[in-house]
Amino acid sequence: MKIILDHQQIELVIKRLAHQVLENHSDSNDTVLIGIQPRGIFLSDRLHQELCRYSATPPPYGKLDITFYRDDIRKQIHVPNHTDIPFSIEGKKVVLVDDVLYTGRTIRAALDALMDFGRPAKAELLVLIDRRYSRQLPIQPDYTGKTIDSIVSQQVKVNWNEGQHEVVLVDQ
Ligand SMILES: O=P(O)(O)OC[C@H]1O[C@H](OP(=O)(O)OP(=O)(O)O)[C@H](O)[C@@H]1O
Ligand SMILES: O=c1cc[nH]c(=O)[nH]1
Repeated sequence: MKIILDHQQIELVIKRLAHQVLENHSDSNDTVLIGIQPRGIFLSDRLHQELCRYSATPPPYGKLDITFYRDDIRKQIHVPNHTDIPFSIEGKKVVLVDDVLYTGRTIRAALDALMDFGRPAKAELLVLIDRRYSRQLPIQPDYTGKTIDSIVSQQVKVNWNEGQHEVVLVDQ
């Protein structure tokens, strides 16, 4: 097992990502933040907290469940989560948030699920960890906490323990 990011590094990265989002979205009336259930929510919650700290007008924040849009829905049992998007995304710039980007299939599903809520002006992707060279679809992040090289037999685990977050790379 190898530690990729420790607690302090994760906190620094989240602050940096929040600043990058604010830098690119100076008019937060046009922007919305949407975390992908289930594991993107720990990151999107923290990111939203930081956006609220640094901006007097932070973007509206919602949560998106992608379960029924997954391409393996007929192959595996998945327990659905809830979607909570109490605002319109029509014509907005959406920042999607997830913890890990690997094959890109989760984000493909998220984009499909998102379109049920309207036609955004733009959708961007923010991830804590980008496992580059692992993509099975043409999807790339706009904001990245850390890019890593890894092999198929490895897995990235993001642990959001109170006061002790960490990202580790484990050999399966
Ligand atoms: O780019 P992808 O290959 O879609 O992987 C990324 C997804 O994997 C994890 O979810 P989860 O543990 O639910 O994994 P799974 O989507 O592979 O089941 C993670 O929270 C991302 O949402
Ligand atoms: O390594 C990986 C790949 C997909 N999803 C994860 O959470 N970790």
